[in-house]
Amino acid sequence: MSLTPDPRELRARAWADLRMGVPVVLHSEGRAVLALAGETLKPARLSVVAGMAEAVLAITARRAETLRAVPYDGDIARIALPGNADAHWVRAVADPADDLRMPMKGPFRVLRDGDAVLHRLALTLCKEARLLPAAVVAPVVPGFGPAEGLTVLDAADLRVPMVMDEVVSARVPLSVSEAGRLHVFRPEDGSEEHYAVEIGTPPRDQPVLARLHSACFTGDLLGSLKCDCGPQLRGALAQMGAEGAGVLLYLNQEGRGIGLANKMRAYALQDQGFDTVEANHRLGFEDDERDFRIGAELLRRLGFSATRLMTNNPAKVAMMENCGIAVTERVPLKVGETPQNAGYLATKAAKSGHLL
Ligand SMILES: Nc1nc2c(ncn2[C@@H]2O[C@H](COP(=O)(O)OP(=O)(O)OP(=O)(O)O)[C@@H](O)[C@H]2O)c(=O)[nH]1
Ligand SMILES: [Zn+2]
Repeated sequence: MSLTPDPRELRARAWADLRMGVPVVLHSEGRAVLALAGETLKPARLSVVAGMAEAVLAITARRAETLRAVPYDGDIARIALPGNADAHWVRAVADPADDLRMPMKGPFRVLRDGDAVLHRLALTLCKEARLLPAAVVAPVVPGFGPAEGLTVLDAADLRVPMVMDEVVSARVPLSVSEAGRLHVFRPEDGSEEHYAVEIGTPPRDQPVLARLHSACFTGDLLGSLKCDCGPQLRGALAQMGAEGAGVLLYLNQEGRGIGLANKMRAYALQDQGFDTVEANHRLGFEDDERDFRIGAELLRRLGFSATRLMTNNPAKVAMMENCGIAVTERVPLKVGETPQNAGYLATKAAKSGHLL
């Protein structure tokens, strides 16, 4: 094995670079760009990039819609950096926190010509790094990067499937069942771990009672009244304990995959009057940025091919089926309604297809 990092490892390295405010170099078919995350942009680096020809701020079409900028590239928009653009300007375009106080940041000059493949990749990397999806992107000559110590990624190398390994499992007696076992899975790129809580020893040749739970620091740990996650987590474990068998997958996809910082940005927007879906869109995200293939992969790794899935979300059922895990029954999980989360649950039913 070569000592050089492979594309998957380079990608994980790029997330860390972007989070630190360090640029990464992206390649595709003989072209190369430098990309910096808008959220972590340092003024000194911006002044270098702003002087480069064709430097743009790439944002998603969702964010562009709020800013009334036309996304000529379909799912993204490339906004030319104005001559006087500073880190505040970039931040204000990227972050909707002040949209209501300072509504119009345009007029924006949105690029129509040229190719947006690498700009799109820069935004994907920002999302994967749990940053706001906005990136300053400027063309560089191919070959630029290594001498400057920058991480260089080739778009063609990045279509590699995620591989996860079980690191360890150990017995953890729980209040719902003394026969609890926690399995820890780690992606090979060293990114966030995901957990499986196994209750009892469910037979591998029968559908297992399972819950795909996405991390919710505020609901699971703090007892937030804004969502139903904590009661759902405890309710699912209680039912598995009562049946004597089940698997709860705890996926570290906080905030429907946008990360805790962005979820708190969404909460701040909700306090301005936007609902949970609108808040995600204003930030530049889709309603739901989770990758449920991870859940299917974990179940498979544990030896299951069929499940009775505890959820009110038909998208989770469809995703499991698409990933080759049969869902023989959808087990509703309706617990934890509060006056504070009634609007949130109603929005999920109206806009995200959740069953009431
Ligand atoms: N972006 C965002 N995420 C939220 C908000 N409220 C809760 N969440 C996250 O939403 C996720 C809830 O996930 P789940 O309960 O597993 O999934 P679900 O789609 O509601 O489907 P169910 O299986 O029916 O519960 C967690 O990751 C929470 O952190 C919000 O207002 N904005
Ligand atoms: Zn929650």
